Amino acid sequence: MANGSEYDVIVIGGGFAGLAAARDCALRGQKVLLLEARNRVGGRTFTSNFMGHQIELGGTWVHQAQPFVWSEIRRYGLGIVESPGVGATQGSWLYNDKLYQGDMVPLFTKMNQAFAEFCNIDGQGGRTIFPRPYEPFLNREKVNELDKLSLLDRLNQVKLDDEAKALVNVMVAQNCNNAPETGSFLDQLHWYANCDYDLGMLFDRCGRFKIAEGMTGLAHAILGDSDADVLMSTPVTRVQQNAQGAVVTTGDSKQFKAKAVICAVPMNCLGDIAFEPALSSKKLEAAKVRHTGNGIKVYAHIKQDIGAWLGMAPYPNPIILAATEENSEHGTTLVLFVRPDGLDGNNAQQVQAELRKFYPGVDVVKSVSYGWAEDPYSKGTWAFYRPGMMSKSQEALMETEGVVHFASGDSATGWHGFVDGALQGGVETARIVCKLLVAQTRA
Ligand SMILES: Cc1cc2nc3c(=O)[nH]c(=O)nc-3n(C[C@H](O)[C@H](O)[C@H](O)COP(=O)(O)OP(=O)(O)OC[C@H]3O[C@@H](n4cnc5c(N)ncnc54)[C@H](O)[C@@H]3O)c2cc1C
Repeated sequence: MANGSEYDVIVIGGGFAGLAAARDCALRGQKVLLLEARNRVGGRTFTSNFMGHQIELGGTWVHQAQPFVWSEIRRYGLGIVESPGVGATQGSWLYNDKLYQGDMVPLFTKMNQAFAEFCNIDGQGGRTIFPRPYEPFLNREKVNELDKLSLLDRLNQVKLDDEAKALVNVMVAQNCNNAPETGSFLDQLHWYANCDYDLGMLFDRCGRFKIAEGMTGLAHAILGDSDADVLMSTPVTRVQQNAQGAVVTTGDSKQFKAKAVICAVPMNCLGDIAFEPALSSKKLEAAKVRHTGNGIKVYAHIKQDIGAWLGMAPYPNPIILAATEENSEHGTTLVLFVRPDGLDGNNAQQVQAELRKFYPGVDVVKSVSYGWAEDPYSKGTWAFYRPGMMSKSQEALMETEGVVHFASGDSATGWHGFVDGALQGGVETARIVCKLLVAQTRA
């Protein structure tokens, strides 16, 4: 791609939002350039190999209740595999410095009831707040009113016994990927609405099905399905709008022109590109404050075959949730979700010390983790909103500014914080941009 080349659409960022946007614009006949900062596509998803097993360092689980991702899986004929941990009935519960090991079903029942009470902010199970989860602002008055509540505020409001509160703490600390005081109650309620107000479904939709070909397999399927030009290892540093459209400058000082730009970088990275004119103050504020997703996902291989198992402990325990991913005669591969700064996921000894609190005597052979929070092109894990962020920032993050449009899993109206949301953002923004470009050509 020669310096100065002209395009109809330039897409910045090759995560699922950018990939879907680039594909859909190209398939609608637009000349498209996709610029990706890293040397791979997929963004916050990254399929890898660990101890002979395929693993997902980032985004992993998908579900048929997530319409955008499921339709892509069917479109490209990809397969599904299941994680055994989510259906485990045996496990460990670490609470108040005591370890319970055994049948988890009574605890899950208690957790289900406690979580339903936690979400029952309106006396109707939370159902009046998000009557249609893909239209989160239908009940704007209530959304504005409740958005100040943190997860911890809400935990302090509800009448539950201490153990029930600790069980809810596990769920919310896991979902906001941080301390309960950092996350928004409303965002958690939105997850619950996406899961038909049932915690069992939340476990299922967020932890059971994986793509057999890996997230990277899906990313390559989408990438390969259009004739968009692609430049990898090419971070965008500047976007200048002018009367003809926009000039996009890359880290190696190349410039490309386009009638429209789709910016599909994470919300936490929006402030790293110099936009002229500057982005709205609401977008910049959200990028500065950042979403809460900042924890650590770790894969640990242990010598013992412990079957389908699930471990839980409330924040601030370093490991919040641990579950079996693979069993074999060579042992068990576990996936662990760790609070921010909880441990070094690449240090097997540290991981072993923490895991032995849940399962005394296990031997960790190897562990691996990816530093999403330190990576300059993600600056965090999945997007979970802080109190006030949904009412102040979600719509602002999606708002078009001149010829610059936005698409991201961080701000999609449906499953934001998920791959499904990223695909929704890409597909919907591509539709809007192509309609505008066609109208311009006809005018
Ligand atoms: C540990 C972890 C676990 C997760 N688990 C799940 C899960 O189980 N299920 C699920 O559905 N979701 C999960 N998610 C969330 C999901 O991965 C994300 O919501 C989704 O991938 C975001 O897609 P995106 O395209 O909006 O952003 P990204 O995937 O972040 O893509 C943005 C792209 O922009 C690029 N970029 C950034 N800055 C620039 C620049 N200046 N110039 C050019 N390119 C740039 C980045 O390199 C990246 O490729 C998880 C995420 C993490 C990190």
